Amino acid sequence: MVSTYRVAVLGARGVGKSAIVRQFLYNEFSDVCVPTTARRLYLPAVVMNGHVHDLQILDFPPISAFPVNTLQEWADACCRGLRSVHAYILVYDICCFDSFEYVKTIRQQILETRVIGTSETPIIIVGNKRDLQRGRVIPRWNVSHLVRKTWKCGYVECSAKYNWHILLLFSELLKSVGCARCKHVHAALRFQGALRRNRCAIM
Ligand SMILES: Nc1nc2c(ncn2[C@@H]2O[C@H](COP(=O)(O)OP(=O)(O)OP(=O)(O)O)[C@@H](O)[C@H]2O)c(=O)[nH]1
Repeated sequence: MVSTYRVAVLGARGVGKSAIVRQFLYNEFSDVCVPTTARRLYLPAVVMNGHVHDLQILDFPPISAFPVNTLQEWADACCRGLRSVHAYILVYDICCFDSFEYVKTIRQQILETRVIGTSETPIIIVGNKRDLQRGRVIPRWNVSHLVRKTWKCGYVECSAKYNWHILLLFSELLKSVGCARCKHVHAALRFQGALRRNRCAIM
């Protein structure tokens, strides 16, 4: 059985949202900064532990606020489909304090405005640009503790530039959106292995 998961990638300007998605899908990275101006939809199919999942990855430009209702969601082209996804990936740049504040605000707005009955929609917080670790502005432990213990969200640090923990991020994502078959402890490693041996198709 093929399951379809819709995922929104949100974050402040230039934190590496598109770079993460492109590294995951195409194994490519560019140092050139091309600002995202419109919502982009990617439709990969991934195989994890022998099961096919259709992903709909929505890469959003920075939004000023999470839409408070369906009317607002559909009135603003940039926000379309935002309230009905199965999971949120909120990205910040570990070297930019404001980008973490942005994630805080958006997470709060998601909680306050989300559709009734979707209270379990997982949120994964992602600290990108881990390769620039020396410029980190908030200690990793503080963020991780806040996110995991207080917010009860997943937390992954990655580097889109060096493809570090990108697979882990999407593996965590699939697990958190309820893929019961992917709950093995070493799911991330299996996923990576599947990719290496060309047993994972990304289209
Ligand atoms: N050093 C480093 N640079 C990165 C990393 N990820 C992205 N970048 C750079 O950060 C800049 C912005 O990356 P994008 O992927 O365009 O960021 P974005 O969040 O999609 O940007 P907008 O959609 O325009 O807000 C680019 O110059 C990337 O090369 C990373 O992991 N490490």
